[in-house]
Amino acid sequence: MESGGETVTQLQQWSVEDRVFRMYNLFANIPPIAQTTMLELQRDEHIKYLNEGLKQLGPSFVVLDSSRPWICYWIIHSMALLGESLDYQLENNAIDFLNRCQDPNGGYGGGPGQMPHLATTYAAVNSIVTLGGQIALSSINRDKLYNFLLRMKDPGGPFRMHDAGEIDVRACYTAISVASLLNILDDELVRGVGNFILSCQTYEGGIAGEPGSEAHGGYTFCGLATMILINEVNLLDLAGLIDWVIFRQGVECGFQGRVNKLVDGCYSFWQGGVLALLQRIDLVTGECLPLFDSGEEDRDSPGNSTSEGEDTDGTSSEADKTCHFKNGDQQDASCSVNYTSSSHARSLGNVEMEPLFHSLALQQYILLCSQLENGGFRDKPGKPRDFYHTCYCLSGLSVCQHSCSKDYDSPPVPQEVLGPYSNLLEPVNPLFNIVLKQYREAREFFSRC
Ligand SMILES: CC(C)=CCC/C(C)=C/CC/C(C)=C/COP(=O)(O)OP(=O)(O)O
Ligand SMILES: [Zn+2]
Repeated sequence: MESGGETVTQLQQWSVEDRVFRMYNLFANIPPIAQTTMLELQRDEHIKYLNEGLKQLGPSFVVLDSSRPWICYWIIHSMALLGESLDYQLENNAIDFLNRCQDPNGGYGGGPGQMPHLATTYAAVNSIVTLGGQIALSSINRDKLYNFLLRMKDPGGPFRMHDAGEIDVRACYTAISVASLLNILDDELVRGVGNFILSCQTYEGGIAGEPGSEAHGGYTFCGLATMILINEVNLLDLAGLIDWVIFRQGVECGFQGRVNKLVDGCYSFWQGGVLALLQRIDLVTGECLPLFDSGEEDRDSPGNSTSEGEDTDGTSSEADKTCHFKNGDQQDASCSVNYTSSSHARSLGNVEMEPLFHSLALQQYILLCSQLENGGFRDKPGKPRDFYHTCYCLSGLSVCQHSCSKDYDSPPVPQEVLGPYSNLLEPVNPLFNIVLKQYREAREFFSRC
């Protein structure tokens, strides 16, 4: 196989720095596309499509019956990304419906009366947080949910998706994400999770669902986000991970989920989200870039102006630098990254705050290939639209638009947003894939519980 003249063997001899620049050149050769009108986000059409979906979520809704909290999340989160609030009645219906999915012993099932499952628990909690407000947030029984998480924990450390269910990286992510968001994460929940995820990082550099399987974008997102949330990202081979993920962006401009598979709009978030997270670890200084919280709080967090790896005179010790992902008042997820063993640390220095991927090319794939003119998004041309792809294409688009912003509170410069600036979406906290404003409200609310 050739890639713009170089053989794969030649490419493999290049440093990560060379390869990142090579990728930029590859995409630079793509002719500038399309008039701005073709690159317009069809906001009104998307909102219409999503509202229709939400109305169908009533009691007679039987399609994907065991995934109804997911459908709620995909629709509600998409609306939030578009900056659109829900109709009052629809919002109340959603809160009521999700409450009926809550199991008396904790966790959420796919529908009322169904057994609790970690995936639908994650979807329900993310939906409730996105809906926001006292009624929605206080509807979550955190004590029971904590017991459910403990019940899902395997004695070895990782989590099962449901009682007697499969153990995998998804289960670890959904459990840790929910616990972190609700401010119930403790040492017992964290115990053994990092080692399990480490055992899932493959020789390719990406992360698989379980030990011995193939690296995949969905699991790589789950694995990386979990490692950050539990302060153990330093255990991963970050050089290998970056190397794997940057080469998942194809000449079609979208991302593939794994080697030798077709690109698909939903990986705009799974792979784009991985890059957005990696982007926030400053591989040169080891200090934390302003992350997903307000500037004021970030300045106060130990990972910034005075990190633990920084001496009082402002110099930093080389061996053990610390970055902090501040996720909640009581959960300041920090990670010590040993940069001396990270061969790519210096070579990435000159792409600081440049995205590690071609953001405009990805936006182009999302807007031209995944977007439908009459609303909704799809995997690729020829496929039908659905709420899952609508959610993750919009999430990926948001990640692209904000990927260069050092501070998510300042709007990106127009050059970072492909098409008209009115395409701009709300920024998300990529660790949870929740719109930043709603994430902050929940963090504040649960810090008082
Ligand atoms: C939070 C949470 C529950 C996250 C789930 C993450 C996720 C999307 C995992 C992907 C699972 C997987 C192996 C899909 C392959 O499907 P495929 O073979 O149809 O697709 P492919 O050809 O693109 O690999
Ligand atoms: Zn897909």
